[in-house]
Amino acid sequence: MTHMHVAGSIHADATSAAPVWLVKPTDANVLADGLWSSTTARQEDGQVRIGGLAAAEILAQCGSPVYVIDELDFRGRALTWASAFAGWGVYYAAKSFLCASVARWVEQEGLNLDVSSLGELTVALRAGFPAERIGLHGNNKSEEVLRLALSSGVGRIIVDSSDEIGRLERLAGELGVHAQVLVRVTTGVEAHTHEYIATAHEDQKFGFSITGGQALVALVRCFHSPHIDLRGIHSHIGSQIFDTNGFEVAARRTLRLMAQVREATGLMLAELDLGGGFGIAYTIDDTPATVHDLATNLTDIVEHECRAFGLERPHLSIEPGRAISGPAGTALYTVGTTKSVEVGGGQTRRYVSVDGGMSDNIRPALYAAEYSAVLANRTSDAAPVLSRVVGLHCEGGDILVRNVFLPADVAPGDVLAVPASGAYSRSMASNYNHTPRPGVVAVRDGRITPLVRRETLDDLLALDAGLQD
Ligand SMILES: Cc1ncc(COP(=O)(O)O)c(C=O)c1O
Ligand SMILES: N[C@@H](CCCC[NH3+])C(=O)O
Repeated sequence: MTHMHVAGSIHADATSAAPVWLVKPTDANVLADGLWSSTTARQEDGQVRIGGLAAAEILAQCGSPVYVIDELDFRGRALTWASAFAGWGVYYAAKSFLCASVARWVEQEGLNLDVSSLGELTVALRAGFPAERIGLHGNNKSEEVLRLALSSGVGRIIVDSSDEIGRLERLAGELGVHAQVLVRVTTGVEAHTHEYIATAHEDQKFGFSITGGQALVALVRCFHSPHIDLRGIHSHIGSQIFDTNGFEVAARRTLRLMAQVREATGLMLAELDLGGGFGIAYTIDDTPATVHDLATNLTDIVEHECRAFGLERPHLSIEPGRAISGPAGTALYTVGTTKSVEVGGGQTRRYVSVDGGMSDNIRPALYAAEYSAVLANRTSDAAPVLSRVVGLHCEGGDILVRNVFLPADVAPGDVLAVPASGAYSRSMASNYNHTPRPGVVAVRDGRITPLVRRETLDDLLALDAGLQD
């Protein structure tokens, strides 16, 4: 196993005191550098504006809570990734957040799309995303999604098991098409992130093991299949990763495997996909590399390993999701109640309850992920106090922001803004406690465009068979 350092945003312990990295700000009204989407700023009237609109105004128009995507920021980030990785295939990971408009932005900015379910593939195709620029993932793809992918001409299917290879051969044979395939491999890189978002150690569900020999067997099988065009190898080591050591090890092991495939079959595989997982800043403790540094590092790493194995450089691709959608999104909530709780050692913690919670952002509960927040509808001269932003659900772990200094006078009716909320929050939302999921809107140049409609209680009641007469 190779160990690597991963981002500070995932913290397992939930001690009562503030973590060391969280310094009490002299002015809690300031928006910290690096956390907010590019058009977000606090204006002279004290309001936080995104895309030219005050947070309170967005809530007044769209209802609370709401997820706000800064369109120019999203598009700008997509373009930055495409240009920094020019010559690579850049696949936006739809699982981080997808709707038809986002699929169109991604298409317009020149990126490809990574989907991992029938639902994501359907949204992409209905939005008019070119099928040949889509990659399909999944460790348990149904016949239905494979059929749809094959019949619509999806550019590549990343196979994950021998059952799937058999299924794909049969379906491609029936449909009279050739499946374009990458084989997902497990490189044995142990990412030190939360267990649930590390995906390249051996003991998890994704991919074929290189160490165990299954990866080479799967590649040779695909090479010999009359219905499969074997294009290359795919590796994804995990998520919210801040340094390139893990990618270096993954590149070395996948390129060594390419050399073995060439030895076994005579074929030099055309493509290597290094997956996604590039970390972003959720709090001031997080310091991600720039996209340009990442591109330079990854290119150098692959070129170095290719020279070592005497291989031509394959076509390279990556699948950033969070790094594009995450910083572009801000969650806006309205405060409902506050209370101060003694936490020992003479310290108190202010609990600030808002009108959302673990149903719209499960990440703090699932991964102990850290976020930050500010008071967004006004400035305050009140002293900053250690606060915890919690939701409205019936769970003690229903925490949105574990530790943050907010002004002591935050009160019911105030608006809180949580930055870096565009990825894996609304896309992983649930209806726990029969809570309708928030809407998602895009803001740009003072205009609001709905992206995903807010759910209503009627939407939920419509599913209850016992309430339909
Ligand atoms: C195969 C694959 N590609 C890309 C991603 C995108 O990851 P991230 O949003 O962390 O960049 C994921 C999710 O972790 C993934 O499983
Ligand atoms: N959902 C995870 C990332 C892993 C998802 C993709 N394999 C997160 O919120 O960080």
